[in-house]
Amino acid sequence: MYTTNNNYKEAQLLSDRALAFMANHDLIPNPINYAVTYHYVSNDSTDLKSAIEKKLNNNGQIDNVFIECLFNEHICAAQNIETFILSPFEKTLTKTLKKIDAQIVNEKEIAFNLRKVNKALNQFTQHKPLKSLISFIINLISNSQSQRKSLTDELTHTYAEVNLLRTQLNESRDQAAEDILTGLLNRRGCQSKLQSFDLSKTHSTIMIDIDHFKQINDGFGHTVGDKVIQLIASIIKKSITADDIAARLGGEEFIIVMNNKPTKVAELLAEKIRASVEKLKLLQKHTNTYLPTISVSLGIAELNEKESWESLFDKADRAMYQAKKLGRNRCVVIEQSLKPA
Ligand SMILES: Nc1nc2c(ncn2[C@@H]2O[C@H](COP(=O)(O)OP(=O)(O)OP(=O)(O)O)[C@@H](O)[C@H]2O)c(=O)[nH]1
Repeated sequence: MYTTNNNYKEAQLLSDRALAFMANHDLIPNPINYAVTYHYVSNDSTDLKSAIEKKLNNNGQIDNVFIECLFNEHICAAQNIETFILSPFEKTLTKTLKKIDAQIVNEKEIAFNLRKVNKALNQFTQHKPLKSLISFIINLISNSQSQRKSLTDELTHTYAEVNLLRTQLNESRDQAAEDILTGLLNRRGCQSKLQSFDLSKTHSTIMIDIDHFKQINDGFGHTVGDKVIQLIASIIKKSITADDIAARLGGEEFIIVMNNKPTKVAELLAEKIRASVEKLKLLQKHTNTYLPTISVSLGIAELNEKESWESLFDKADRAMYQAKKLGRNRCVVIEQSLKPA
């Protein structure tokens, strides 16, 4: 939990440390970078601290995107609403509902016993005033029971509203990580998901770029271009496992990061995607004309020990451009493209 530091000297020291950390890592001194770095040097969030240290231990690059992911995950409003408002409120509601339930059970028992006494008193006419008193109390209890019932109903309804709020919060967090056109992750979502990858394992990546996409846009219009992007995204989505990540990096470029899989496996998947795209037959309905064969160029690379994600993506990007140079509609693995001729 984050605390506010009211000691001026101590806060000044932390602020200096935060600025030094930002300077060391070439981070722009903007509010997001400052907030994350300040919390890091203050040691007030173990999760945030261990995420940064894990990255540093793996020689990873502390860049603006990484910091923004940490900000969204550990500091931003959505997270705070969950941690400081929704969860405590839900706990209080649960406790209150339990207390009301216990009282209802208690009242039921009292009413049951009073009815028994009332019945027993039936035999004794001289206890008429006592009997009416008991009936009066039974009525009171029954009224209070129905009042409590409506209170329980209201609280249960509030409980459902809290859950709805939580779902909406999660959805808005997911939307910030999602590419609207394709439903794949966007660049930020990809960076965020990568945090969960175990860097002691082998991971590989495939960079995918649609060939001559400008011609599709120019010849058939932007809407058709968008449709092509969506179709290729759905081929990619269907090809990967739940452990892997697929993202649209922008325009007509996609990336797949394969968790705990070497290039050999990535190569097979890349070829499968390439062949599926090549098979697409797209008819433009209102002109009744088929689009020319669509193809993609794919670059494949594997993460070396102590290598950063950025460097891996660079390698895959270079392999993809190699595939373009070699005539497009093909897959290139980076090791091959780097071998001396
Ligand atoms: N429909 C559509 N087009 C986009 C989108 N984003 C970028 N583009 C277009 O994608 C095209 C990319 O063209 P280029 O970078 O020249 O590449 P290319 O024509 O695919 O050629 P190569 O990559 O060399 O095979 C441009 O015409 C962009 O306007 C998008 O979201 N939707």
